[in-house]
Amino acid sequence: MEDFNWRLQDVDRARAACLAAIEDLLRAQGKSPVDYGLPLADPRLLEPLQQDDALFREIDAAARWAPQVEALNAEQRTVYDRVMATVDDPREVSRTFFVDGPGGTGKTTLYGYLIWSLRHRPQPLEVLCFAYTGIAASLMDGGMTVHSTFGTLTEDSTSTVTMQSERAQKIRNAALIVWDEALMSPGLQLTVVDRLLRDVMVSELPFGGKTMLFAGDFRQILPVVRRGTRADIVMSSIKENGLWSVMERFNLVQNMRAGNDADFASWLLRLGNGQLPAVDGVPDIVQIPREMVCDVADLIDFVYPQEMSLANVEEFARRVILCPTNEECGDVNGDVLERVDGREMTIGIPKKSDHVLRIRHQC
Ligand SMILES: Nc1ncnc2c1ncn2[C@@H]1O[C@H](COP(=O)(O)OP(=O)(O)OP(=O)(O)O)[C@@H](O)[C@H]1O
Repeated sequence: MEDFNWRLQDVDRARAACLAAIEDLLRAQGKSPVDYGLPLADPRLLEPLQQDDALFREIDAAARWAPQVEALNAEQRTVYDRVMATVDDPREVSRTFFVDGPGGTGKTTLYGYLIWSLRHRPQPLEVLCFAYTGIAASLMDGGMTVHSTFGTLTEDSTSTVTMQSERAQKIRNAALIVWDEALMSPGLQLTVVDRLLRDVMVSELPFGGKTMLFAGDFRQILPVVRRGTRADIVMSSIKENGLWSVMERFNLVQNMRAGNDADFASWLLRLGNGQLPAVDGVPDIVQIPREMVCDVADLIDFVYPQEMSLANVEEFARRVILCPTNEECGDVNGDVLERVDGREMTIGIPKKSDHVLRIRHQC
């Protein structure tokens, strides 16, 4: 609540935003605030859906260089032109697009330019843009989720958006709907959103005839199916949904993030596409070229230079090393701690006999 208060500077709006955030979390678990005796947020006090949205901020940032349309590469430009043509031509029947691109191929930049272009027309057009709920949204610091845009999507395939609601009106007004991280969304969500858009738009065309731009990366995370097998996960993907067949698909392959390092970009692509040879025939185990591997001690030297001390603790508290496993995290933490001056203390964590917290005095 304090965060909302600080951000919105208004107790009533902060309370509404806080209740809406709690509702989103509960809905994601299939529960409702009512189940816990909580009131519902007053919708009149809620922020417009697009404001305060991290994904929008990211996209707006990506769009800063947008006025130079020629900056888009040929692959991005093909999608851009196709989507724009669809927005501008009401007779266009095929309005559902899917962009597959590994990380760094410029998907965010592409949406950024599309959104910027539509909003900066003499007659500005609206764009709705969201990502799958849960992990993706929580990483986006208040990002707009499928839930917050379309309401609760449940197993019985209905949406809580009513036809007269502000959300329904926003959907009607949108010239383009962008659905990022689409491959994390279960196929069911596609069905529910399709049905909702048909109802809202009073049209039997796919997604009610809205121009939809889905994007994602097959090399990243697929839907999470609790205790599901690999087959269950694949079956829950939007690719198994009948709507997949109506999507006009594009591939971005040029890695813009890897810049001029063509070898690295090509290696990443082959890795993501599962085209690298397996080591000793063991599936999913590949050899990483020696030159790409960094010694852990060198990495620690780089991130936490030797001269660090408690005097500049603020400075290195902002640095971080990501580790794939807790065990490696413990090893790296131990090595880093050795480099900090001061007497060490070890604190046991109740009920977790194998967990200890090691800190340095004054740290
Ligand atoms: N046409 C372009 N010209 C120059 N730089 C570009 C172009 N497209 C993208 N970039 C830059 O490449 C980097 C990666 O782009 P972007 O974040 O849009 O990729 P992405 O596919 O969304 O990646 P991820 O899936 O990891 O989020 C960014 O720094 C972006 O500014």
